[in-house]
Amino acid sequence: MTNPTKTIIIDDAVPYAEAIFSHLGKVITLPGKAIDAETVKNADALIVRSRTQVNAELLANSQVSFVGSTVVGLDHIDQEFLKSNNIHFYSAQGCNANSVAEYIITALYELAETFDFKLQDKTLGIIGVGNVGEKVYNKAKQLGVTCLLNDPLKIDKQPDQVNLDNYVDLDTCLTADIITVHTPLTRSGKHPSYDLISAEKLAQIKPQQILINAARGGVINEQAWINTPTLANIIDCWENEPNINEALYRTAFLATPHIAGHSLDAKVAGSAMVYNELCRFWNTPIQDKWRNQLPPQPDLIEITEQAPTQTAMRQTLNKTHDIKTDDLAIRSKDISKVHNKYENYRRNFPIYREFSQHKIQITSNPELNKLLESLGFTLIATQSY
Ligand SMILES: NC(=O)c1ccc[n+]([C@@H]2O[C@H](COP(=O)([O-])OP(=O)(O)OC[C@H]3O[C@@H](n4cnc5c(N)ncnc54)[C@H](O)[C@@H]3O)[C@@H](O)[C@H]2O)c1
Ligand SMILES: O=C(O)[C@H](O)[C@H](O)COP(=O)(O)O
Repeated sequence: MTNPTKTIIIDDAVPYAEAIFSHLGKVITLPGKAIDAETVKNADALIVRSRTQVNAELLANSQVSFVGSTVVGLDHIDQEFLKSNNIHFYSAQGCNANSVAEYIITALYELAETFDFKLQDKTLGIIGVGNVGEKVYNKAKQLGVTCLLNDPLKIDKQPDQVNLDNYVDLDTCLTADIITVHTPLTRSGKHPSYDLISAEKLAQIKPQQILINAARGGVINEQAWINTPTLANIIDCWENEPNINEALYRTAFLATPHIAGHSLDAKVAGSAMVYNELCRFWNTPIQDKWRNQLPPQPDLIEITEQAPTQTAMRQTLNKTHDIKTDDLAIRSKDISKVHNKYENYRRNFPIYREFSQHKIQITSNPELNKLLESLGFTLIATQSY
């Protein structure tokens, strides 16, 4: 039953918001960008994704005492303001790491098949080895890709948990065949990530290298990136979203609208983590009846084609979610149309499930079976094998 004394304002891109939160109070859902000082004035809790700037301007005149973010980026949250105003803050760290890692792995197969190379012959440089970077590393390692890792902050913070043999300095990491950034966007501290891959660093990049940014716009210097010849660029996170840079967009091998972390499983995990924290904060028992509303597991994937392993891997991953459709969904010759489609597509993003939610019929190719299992798919025997 709804608790009429509490009001919770929730970004309408939070799936199952009403089903999950309504027993805690009156739920009002609004587009993230439409949540403003007026709408939160009388609210008790505010639950955002990445599109609401959470700061003094938004909350100075409100009674909000709990802010939850169902995503992991923190660059839109003024945490100092929240702390100094005794507003409890929680963010769902790690909720979408697997989703982003699967996007990167899918992209690697797309690259390998398009540019005709074997993934096992390439090095992958991973800059930022937190929840996402660590998952990218573990999956890439399973697939036989050699990885170079860079994360000076992690080494400073947890020296005993880092196997230094795997870690290199930034310049060495930038020599990898494929470079992917997974840092937060930070502008202060000992290792700020803003402009980390600066014009100077981009000058070291050779035309046969590949650059990926699914972290935040601004980690790679876009003005210099435009003039940096590469084999391919994959960009999911941009400066000035949704008004993304036209030249960079036109030349990208894959240009997606900040959706790498948008699997249903990641979104639900983010919502559930924030919900659990709000229950704890309000000292209310957790309910999980809302989980009955989640869609069933996807249908069994059957692989009938007899393709070489790498080709079969690409085909199979694309059967779970083809990231080229996320590129095509916003493509247009008219950049203003791209800008218009950008937010609309991500706010109404098609539902897809992570690899671990899929069952695949065991194939006659043991190498393929092993690789699929290492990515979390469940392989099941059927009568034909
Ligand atoms: N495209 C998407 O949909 C999507 C989804 C999830 C996260 N993200 C972005 O990716 C970032 C990383 O996510 P996460 O969950 O792994 O966060 P995390 O905090 O778990 O990991 C970030 C890692 O980056 C490291 N780091 C910070 N500054 C660095 C620097 N200057 N050089 C090298 N390493 C540095 C940190 O030490 C940490 O280990 C998020 O902050 C968010 O901005 C994007
Ligand atoms: O910060 C994050 O967790 C991700 O960038 C996430 O995908 C952002 O999701 P959004 O709020 O933009 O839907």
